[in-house]
This record gives sequence, C-alpha cells and structure tokens, in this order.
Amino acid sequence: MNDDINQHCGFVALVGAPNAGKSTLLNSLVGTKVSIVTHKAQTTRAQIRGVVTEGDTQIVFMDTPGIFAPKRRLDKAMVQAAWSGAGDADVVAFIVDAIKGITPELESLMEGLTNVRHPKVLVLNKVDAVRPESLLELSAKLNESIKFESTFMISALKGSGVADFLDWCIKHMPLGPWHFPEDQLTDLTLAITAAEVTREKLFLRIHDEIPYNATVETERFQIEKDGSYRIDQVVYVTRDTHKKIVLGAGGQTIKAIGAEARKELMEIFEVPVHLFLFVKVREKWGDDPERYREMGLEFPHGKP
Ligand SMILES: Nc1nc2c(ncn2[C@@H]2O[C@H](COP(=O)(O)OP(=O)(O)OP(=O)(O)O)[C@@H](O)[C@H]2O)c(=O)[nH]1
Repeated sequence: MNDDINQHCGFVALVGAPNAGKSTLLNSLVGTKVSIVTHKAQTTRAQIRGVVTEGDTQIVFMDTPGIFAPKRRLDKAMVQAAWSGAGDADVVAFIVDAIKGITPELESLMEGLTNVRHPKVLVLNKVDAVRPESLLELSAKLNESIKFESTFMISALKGSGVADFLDWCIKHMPLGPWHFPEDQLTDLTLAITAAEVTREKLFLRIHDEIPYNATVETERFQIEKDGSYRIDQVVYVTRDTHKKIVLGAGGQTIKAIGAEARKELMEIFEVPVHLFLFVKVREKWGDDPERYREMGLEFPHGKP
C-alpha cells in the first residue's frame, strides 16, 4: 500500500495546435488507447484525461482540444476549454509540431501561453521526421520568446524522448493525495471511451465526405451477466445525404466501422463486446448549447 503522506499528485496540460500530436503523446504516456488519434485536425472536443501512476507520484494528463482561431460557437467553446485546462494545471506542456515549425497559428498560441503563469515546458514532437539542425533552430527561437523550464525533443509516434518528458513531470508534481486508484488509466466513463473509439473508426473510414459535426453517442452501456458488454451507439449526422454515406451501400460502411470499433473495444476492455450502431439525422447540432454541456464544454459569459 502506498503511504498517503508521501504521495504526489498533479495535473499536466498538453497544449498545442491541432494535429501537433497531443493525443498520440497521451496514448504513449498512458500506454493504452484513451484518446482518439486521427490524421485530421480538431478531433479532440472535450478534455480527456489519462492517468499515470509511478512510485509515489500520480500525474493526470489533460488532452486539451486544439486551440485555434474560433469561428463558430463550438470552436469558441473548445478554445475556452483548452485554456481553462491550462490554467488549472501544475505544468503546461506546449506541444509543437516540429515538421510545421513556427506558423501564424503557433504564434497566436504563444501569445496566449505567455499569460499562463504555471511552469511551462516545450515539447518538440515528430522529431522522427525532421533534420536535427532545424530542430535546434526551432528550439532556440521558441525559447527566446517564452520562458520554458525545460525542452524535450520527442517522437510521440515512435516513443523516443517520451520517458524523459514523463520523468521530468514526475519530479515536478506537488505533494498531495492521488485523485484516482492506482490501476485507473482514465476517468472517462466506459461509455465515452466507447463512443470515442467508434468516432475514430468513423473518421478514419470516411475521410472527407462528412464534416466534423458528426458525433457518436453511447445510448446504452450494459454489463451483461456473463461479463460481456452490450453497447448501443448512435452516429448523429446533420444531413440525410451524410446518413447515406455513413450507412454505405446495403449498410456496408457502417458494418465495417462497427466491426473495427468492436475489435478495438474488446482489446481495450478485455471482455467480449456486442456493439450496435444506429445512424440518425440531427440537424445543426453544432449550434445547440445543450450538446456542448454534455461534452463538458463551458461557454464564456454563461451563454453561447
Ligand atoms: N511523424 C510523426 N507523426 C506524428 C507524431 N505524433 C503524432 N503524429 C501524427 O500527427 C497526427 C495528429 O496527431 P494527434 O495526436 O491526433 O494530434 P492532436 O494534437 O491530438 O490533434 P487534435 O486532437 O486535433 O488537437 C496523426 O496523424 C499522428 O499520427 C510523431 O511523433 N511523428
């Protein structure tokens, strides 16, 4: 048993531009799949947490939604959620896509970051795909404009440098009782995890035909007597044409998405999974404040 008095516990916010690799890093840190990863931007909507416990220390990683210039209401709520996540953290890890380098988007992020008073570290990601010289140059430039406690060069995808970053975080967590039991990897409910997995499979299969406002919700999550899980989910789209795309000819596409999601869910939960997918049209959900509340997103000034 761990002695409460010696426990350390803290929050690390993973902040960065869309597609910088935050979800990939989180998965690598936690060692299992808790946050969805796709090749498209803005897939992370709510704050997903992964928990790492090592020795006396527990770290709660917050995978913030990509912060970018807000256009629609949903985007504004996402940006708000991301920065409020950073404000609550003990350490803010700024994840930068080293392939892209400094972009106008990154510069505006850096402006926001200067207002965050918590200790900040720079994490240059995707080092597997860039030349070392350009990495050093990028690191020097970023360190000139922001005071980072430390700089890490990592490949979240290949795992290199991730352990050093984790060690640093472990050493910098304040004294305090753990928030989660030792074996808990994520505080997401099983239902949300299941929805995230299906959403990932949906977007991986249907790249460009449907917009990002398609969502997946778990309507029923039941643990059966034999220990297996029965999961009913609805894929919500905004148009009838999108519904047809998701279903595919003779229901082929949704069947394939279901099969992939089910396979992965069985690997994650380590029990047999019965997955039932439905597709429904719900118009303009992107402008419906209720939906944001369900996702845990707050609005500035209390209303959209
Ligand atoms: N080459 C390379 N690609 C990476 C690395 N880390 C992530 N990627 C790729 O970058 C893309 C985006 O990764 P995500 O982890 O989804 O990025 P994110 O920052 O969570 O994105 P949002 O949720 O949109 O904010 C994916 O295609 C990843 O495979 C890395 O270390 N090297």
